[in-house]
Amino acid sequence: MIKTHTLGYPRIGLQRELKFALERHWRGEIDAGALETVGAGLRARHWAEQADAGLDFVTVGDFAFYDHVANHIQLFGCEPARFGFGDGDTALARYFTLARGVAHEHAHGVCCGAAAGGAAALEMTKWFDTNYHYLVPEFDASTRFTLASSRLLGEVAQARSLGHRVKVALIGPLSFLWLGKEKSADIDRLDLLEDLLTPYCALLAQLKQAGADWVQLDEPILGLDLPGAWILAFERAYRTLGTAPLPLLLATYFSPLEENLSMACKLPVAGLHVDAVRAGHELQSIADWLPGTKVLSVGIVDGRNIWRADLDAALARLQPLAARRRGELWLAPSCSLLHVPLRLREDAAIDPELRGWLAGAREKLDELKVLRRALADGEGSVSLELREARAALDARRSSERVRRPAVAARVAALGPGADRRASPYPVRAAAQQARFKLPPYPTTTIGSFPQTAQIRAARAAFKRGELAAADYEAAMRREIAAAVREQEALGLDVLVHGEAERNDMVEYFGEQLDGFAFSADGWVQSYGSRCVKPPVLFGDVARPAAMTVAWSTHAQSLTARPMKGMLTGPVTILQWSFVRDDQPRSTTALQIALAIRDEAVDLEAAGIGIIQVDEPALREGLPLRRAAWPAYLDWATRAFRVAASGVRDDTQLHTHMCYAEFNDILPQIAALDADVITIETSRSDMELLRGFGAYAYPNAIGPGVYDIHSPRVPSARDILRLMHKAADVIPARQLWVNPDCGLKTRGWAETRVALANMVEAARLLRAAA
Ligand SMILES: CN1c2c(nc(N)[nH]c2=O)NC[C@@H]1CNc1ccc(C(=O)N[C@@H](CCC(=O)N[C@@H](CCC(=O)N[C@@H](CCC(=O)O)C(=O)O)C(=O)O)C(=O)O)cc1
Ligand SMILES: N[C@@H](CCS)C(=O)O
Ligand SMILES: [Zn+2]
Repeated sequence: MIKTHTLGYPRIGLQRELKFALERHWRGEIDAGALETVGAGLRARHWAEQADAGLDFVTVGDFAFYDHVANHIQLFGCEPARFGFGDGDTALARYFTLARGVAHEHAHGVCCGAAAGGAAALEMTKWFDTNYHYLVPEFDASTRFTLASSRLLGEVAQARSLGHRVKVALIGPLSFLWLGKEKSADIDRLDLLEDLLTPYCALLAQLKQAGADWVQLDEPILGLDLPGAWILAFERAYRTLGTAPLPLLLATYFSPLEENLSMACKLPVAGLHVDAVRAGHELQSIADWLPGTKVLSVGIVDGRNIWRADLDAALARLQPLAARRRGELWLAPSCSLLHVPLRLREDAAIDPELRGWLAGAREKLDELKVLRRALADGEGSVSLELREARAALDARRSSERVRRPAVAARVAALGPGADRRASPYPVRAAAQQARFKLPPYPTTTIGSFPQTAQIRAARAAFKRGELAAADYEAAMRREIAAAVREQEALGLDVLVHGEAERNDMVEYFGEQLDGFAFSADGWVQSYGSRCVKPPVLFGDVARPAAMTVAWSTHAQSLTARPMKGMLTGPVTILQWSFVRDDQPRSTTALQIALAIRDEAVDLEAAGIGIIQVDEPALREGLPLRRAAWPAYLDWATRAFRVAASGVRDDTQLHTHMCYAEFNDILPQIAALDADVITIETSRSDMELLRGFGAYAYPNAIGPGVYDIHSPRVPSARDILRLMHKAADVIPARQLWVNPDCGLKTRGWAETRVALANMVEAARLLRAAA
């Protein structure tokens, strides 16, 4: 028997309905009831789409008002005590407090716990190697788990009342613990497992009663290099969970199972889902190891990319499995469809030829439908659909839009010196100091200033054709001029133009480079209400014209201080786009690198002496298995250096990284050989910097002293304290003073005060030097 299902579905809505409802709720414009109505409407619509596509179950439990990991924190009653919630706080209000923190004022400005009337939000970090950010559960010695939320049961009831058969998706207990963080040194979160299993078992019983047919337990950590104790714990946990009164599907994705393969096959669950896109080479062994009575769910359609599936190739892999398995064979996307846009085939911004090559979430469900019919009733039953898919694939393969021989030739001709600056760092640093004469502890920002409603509205009007190009450009030039005036008034040393003209640091470049297409509605949730629209990188990359030079030179013309040019690096553009699957990522990265290199050289020729090449996604791109790290780091760091090495010695090249722990790749970061690196460090209270100190990081470094994710304004004293901690591990002459990241999500009022405090802190540091 062949069945189809999905591990999860996008929740933000085609028009980002969830985003707009959330932001209205947070502004106090709609109440909780109205927000719940929007949520229920989206769920109903998304289940209806799954039912229309003929899936055997709809998936319940993938919806979240902010983040699905945060849902589990409430579900299992482990909201950290530091939030000090009282009986009067509703579950939804508590949920948003966990996600967004409580802003609070202190005379001394130092962040503290709930007792003082506020608390910092839960930390946010990347969901495996995706650009989705989850809220990190916190565990300490007082952590206890109870079944504490009825939201999930309510959603099951909603789906049942709409007539759907239900499969509930939950994060499995081991992945939930793994993804969390120990807040005190005296605990090991694995010791919490037994306690956590009690509410899981209670929940499974209640889900059965509520009418769920299946429960999918996501254990993506089975694709990581796990410590032995965690591997052993799987057997313990699933022996308990396996007694549940309804069937369990253990879901793995993103990475091969390798040493965990036979264990995963033997666990006492009713079925196993595997990622046949990233771990297709394991399918055969899994089919061998998985008892014939169990369900094998094959993640055959790519849940991480947007290319129309090669249905012939999929059938060639599925047919032998279908022929030999006695148990049910389920077909699914490789992972949750959270990571792809809802629909692409009708997107008005993408030209019709290209659209036919793509598949968003809804279109992927249709691919499953065709595959199922082909397996169950023979290929003849879907010959038209198979022919169409084949034609689209052929068109893509043979399209002249995909290949540009000159680009490939330029990549092939890159010599060994292409990724090296002319002189070593000390020589460059001296030339740059002679040119810029910056004071000790130079101050700068990371690039973006607040993307105000006014800026967004002007761009929206321009895109709708209601604002002429010249008027839009004039408006952005005024925004840049205002940002320059603000920075001069604050007394910053190295200025930025503020990125007003950019919708997004990746999409903006994609829009201007050949080889990329961009959608109108291809939104993907990044965190909470924030979305990104990853461009589609379909062909060889070329830069038809300069992309940033006019904006940067305009900004430089308004000030005598150095204006930092602002570029996004090749690895980040690659990582945050949907990239082609017909050539190695390393080749695509080099093509982008050459385009960025040309832009940097043009900026330099136009008189911009300081250039930043942002690489926040360098760490995120690391493969999930350590064995694959060296190869990735090799090509990724080379791509960065190719982008960054075309400039003269006296041009100061900055890079910036955030959203990650860098200590495990410090040698490779040092090998980037940027003159200055700015990194996010304030939330970790400079702990992240320790590694840089221990490694004797040789070049200049700007540890972030302002947490830009929080509305909290750091005082000069806070910043001084952080800089003193920094100076404990990094020689003062190497240090810069800057925020953690760009300020696009902040407002001007808070930005102004925070930066004034930052400049004051730098003045005090210089005075004491
Ligand atoms: C640094 N980060 C980024 C990541 N990935 C990226 N691709 N880009 C990043 O910058 N990953 C890690 C982090 C994640 N952080 C963020 C932070 C903020 C956002 C964000 O604000 N996203 C915006 C959408 C950005 C965008 O494309 N804006 C467009 C469209 C604006 C818009 O919504 N217009 C409205 C009309 C507005 C009006 O009339 O006032 C409309 O079209 O309806 C633009 O500026 O033109 C968001 O709103 O979610 C994302 C990731
Ligand atoms: N230059 C970008 C970097 C974000 S990671 C910004 O400032 O928003
Ligand atoms: Zn950043």
